[in-house]
Amino acid sequence: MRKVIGIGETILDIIFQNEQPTAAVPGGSVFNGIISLGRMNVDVSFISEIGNDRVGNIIKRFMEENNVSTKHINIFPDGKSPVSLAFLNDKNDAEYLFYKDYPKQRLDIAYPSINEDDILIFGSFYALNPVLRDKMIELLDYAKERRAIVYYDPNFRSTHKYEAMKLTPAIIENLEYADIVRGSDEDFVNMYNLDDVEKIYKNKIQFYCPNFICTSGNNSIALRTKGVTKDYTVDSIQAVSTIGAGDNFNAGIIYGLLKYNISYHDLNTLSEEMWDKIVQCGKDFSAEVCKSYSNSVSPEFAKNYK
Ligand SMILES: OC[C@H]1O[C@](O)(CO)[C@@H](O)[C@@H]1O
Repeated sequence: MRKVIGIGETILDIIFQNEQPTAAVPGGSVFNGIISLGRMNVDVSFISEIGNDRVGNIIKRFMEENNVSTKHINIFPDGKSPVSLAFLNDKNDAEYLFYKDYPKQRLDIAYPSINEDDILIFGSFYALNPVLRDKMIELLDYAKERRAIVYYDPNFRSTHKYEAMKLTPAIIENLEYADIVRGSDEDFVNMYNLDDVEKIYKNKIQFYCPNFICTSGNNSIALRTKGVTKDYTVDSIQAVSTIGAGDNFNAGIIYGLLKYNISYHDLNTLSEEMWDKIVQCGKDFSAEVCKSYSNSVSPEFAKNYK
């Protein structure tokens, strides 16, 4: 059975509405998608780290309850599990405050095995952080050597905008490793000060990675590949919280690749019709997650999704 391997941070999101906490849910960009895939009964492995504390225990239990193994989670003795305060605005989009206290020694774990056609997903600042860079490269090299499909979501938040230049070499390296890049319009404004999809694809992505998807909230989705140039519309929905929308778009795309048996070798010659079906999965997962405070698709959705 094909496997999906994720690497990224785990964090407890405390969600605020009108300045009052309304929910606390385990989160993290790659984490949110991996939980959804676990609920869909995909064979998933997640590489991450948590503290030996109450928050860490909540996250660990949550993973176990959702078919995500904790075998590759480093439980660090010093420091604390990360927490975020996510303040929802009137559109139910979040503004974050992060609280992090990591130890010096990071990701002290063995990696899972990776086989041909498995899918590795990575992204966010976690994929750029100089402290974790050697570990990240080790995993990416291994995934490439094994011919896994590598999926990269830069998820570049405005808090890192000031260091975009400094991070450029690592971003480029990540793009080179990637077989699919999916980012939001905000990511590319924060990284490159660009908001034109054509320019982003032609000047910043295409040379390194042929398959590109750019989402822009509830506006359109742009797909650019060697053979397909297409823009998709997004149905507007009444969102309870948009937290995890992009993360679950990724999960949907990955689910689509598995559902339609797309192998590493098929990826660069997919037809427009096949991309339509895969993008539809991304849209479905993303819309579902906006319907509640949960950061992942619901178990009911997972049970009924065809
Ligand atoms: O950037 C990290 C934050 O982003 C999210 O993954 C949502 O996309 C949250 O769960 C997490 O707190």
